[in-house]
Amino acid sequence: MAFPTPNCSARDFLLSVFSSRSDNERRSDIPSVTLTFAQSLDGKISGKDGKQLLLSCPESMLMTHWMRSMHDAILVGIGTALNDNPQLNTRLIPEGLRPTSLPRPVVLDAHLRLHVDCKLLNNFRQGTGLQPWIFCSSDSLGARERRSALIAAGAVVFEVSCENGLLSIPQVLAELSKQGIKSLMVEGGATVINGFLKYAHKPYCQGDPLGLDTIIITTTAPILVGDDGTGYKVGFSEEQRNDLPHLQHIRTEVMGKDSVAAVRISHCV
Ligand SMILES: NC(=O)C1=CN([C@@H]2O[C@H](COP(=O)(O)OP(=O)(O)OC[C@H]3O[C@@H](n4cnc5c(N)ncnc54)[C@H](OP(=O)(O)O)[C@@H]3O)[C@@H](O)[C@H]2O)C=CC1
Ligand SMILES: Nc1nc(O)c(N)c(N[C@@H]2O[C@H](COP(=O)(O)O)[C@@H](O)[C@H]2O)n1
Repeated sequence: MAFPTPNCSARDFLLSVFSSRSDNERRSDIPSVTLTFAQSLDGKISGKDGKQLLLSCPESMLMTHWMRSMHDAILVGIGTALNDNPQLNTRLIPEGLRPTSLPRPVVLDAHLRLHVDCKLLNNFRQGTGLQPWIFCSSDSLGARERRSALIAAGAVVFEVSCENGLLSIPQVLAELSKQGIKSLMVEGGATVINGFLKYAHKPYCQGDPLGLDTIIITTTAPILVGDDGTGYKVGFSEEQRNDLPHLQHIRTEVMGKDSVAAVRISHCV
């Protein structure tokens, strides 16, 4: 009996998870959202002072790259962009199996702090990555020079309003949809995860773009980071805590030493 290779099982896992999205859950005016991150057994996503950690094992990391290949765009916050200097590409998928289309990198960066020599912009200039899209605040008037420098370095800059000091997630999603993005993978970091989880909460759900079609895929590594690591926290108010979103289990798989779980936020359906 032939057993699937790890590549196939990671890909098959994702295909089965995403095929569980029914057509009537898809909206044409905003992308489908997949929220994903890796955490330690004690719920940390990075080390002391945000130090980037390799939590995922090779098998689950490959799964993450397959997941990237199945989305039109990959979004991170500026905290992650500055701290990790990520590439957000699909380089771990063996050539020959790797889809030719690349995901679009998207950064939430209200004050245009992204470095012009970051890997995302370098990859674009070298022809190995798509042009990064940066969302900034429509109030970031003081950032005119940084905007020009980023555009000269290859970025496309979009403006949206801020809500409570952070960029408006509905406006970001609406603009992405306008630009042809149908599926969005949100990779973190802590503040962005908090923002998207909070936004998916029921009180915001009336006409809420996220609540209808959000899948969360978490990798849990059998590693302890310790109390000085960085965790994510949702930050629900006391009232919201009495009425948390319901998570509907889709599928859990062991990949290498890690456990990968997929759930859907189902309170709206
Ligand atoms: N284990 C894992 O899977 C992952 C771990 N990480 C880790 O996470 C850490 C970074 O997390 P963190 O510092 O919280 O930074 P984030 O990457 O979450 O970026 C947060 C910043 O993004 C900007 N932003 C703009 N709009 C929004 C919005 N609506 N919601 C949230 N953020 C918004 C804000 O900065 P501004 O006001 O300037 O716009 C905000 O401070 C790093 O240590 C990294 O290694 C990151 C990704 C995955
Ligand atoms: N899946 C996963 N496992 C980990 O252990 C991680 N640290 C991360 N981090 C995310 O991946 C980004 C780095 O991407 P590149 O390798 O540079 O393409 C990092 O910024 C986090 O978003 N993910």
